[in-house]
Amino acid sequence: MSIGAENVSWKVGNKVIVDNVSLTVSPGATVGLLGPNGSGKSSLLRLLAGIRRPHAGTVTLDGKAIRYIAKKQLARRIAFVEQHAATEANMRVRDVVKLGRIPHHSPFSSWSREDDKIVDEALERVEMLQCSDRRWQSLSGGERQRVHIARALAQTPGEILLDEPTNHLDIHHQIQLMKLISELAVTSIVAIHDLNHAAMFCDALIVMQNGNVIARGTPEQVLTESLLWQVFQVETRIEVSPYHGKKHIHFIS
Ligand SMILES: Nc1ncnc2c1ncn2[C@@H]1O[C@H](COP(=O)(O)OP(=O)(O)OP(=O)(O)O)[C@@H](O)[C@H]1O
Repeated sequence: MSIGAENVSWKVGNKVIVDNVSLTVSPGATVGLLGPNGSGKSSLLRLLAGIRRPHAGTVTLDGKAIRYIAKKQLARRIAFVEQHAATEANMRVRDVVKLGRIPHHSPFSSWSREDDKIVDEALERVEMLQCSDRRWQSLSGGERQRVHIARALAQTPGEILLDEPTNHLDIHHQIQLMKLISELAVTSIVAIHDLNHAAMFCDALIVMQNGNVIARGTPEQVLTESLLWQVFQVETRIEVSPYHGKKHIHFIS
């Protein structure tokens, strides 16, 4: 078992933002969360991360309601890379990534070689190891994004939630990151707008509209011309790519 939601709803005032959403995710799977702007993807991710409490329903981890799981224990399991994650101080890159190890330490435990190894590996995986000593303020938007992802990896989570992680990244790093996420032996839920990347790298897709889940399944099942018209009002032609064997979407108008 992994992360799940049972009839989860969240509202602001009278406005229902996440409407009775249930989902189960297979351990180790990469799940793409699709939907138009404002459809509730970020809100759902925050509920799954335990940052927000649902007004109704339950978020579960291995079948246990997360409201009964201690914050620190939750932080050892779930890493969340938010869309506009801010790191205030002008810290060195390596020190930002080291923050990911905090949930694994007590006030009395000391930093170990194993911690150093995990931090190095996390930086290496996002191609930022050579920038370890740079200061946060000197980084570009895309470099900052990659450091945030390294910090999440250093958390050695069982579940990683990413809100539009490829924003700001050039095409090399978009592909490299999606490949990395799909290859991680970690359950991943990724809010993503690039439908072709979703088709290439996700095992399953969940489509949201107005706070509801309106479609779910494999990319082959979910990505159809009629669904994309219904959800995004774009005309598409979809074919199986002769290069990677996954669906490829051509946008017509
Ligand atoms: N704290 C809040 N207060 C008021 N409204 C909110 C709040 N959080 C989210 N909303 C509203 O809920 C709706 C869903 O927002 P959310 O950020 O979850 O959508 P999204 O699918 O992630 O959108 P995007 O693709 O633009 O990132 C939006 O209409 C948003 O304005």
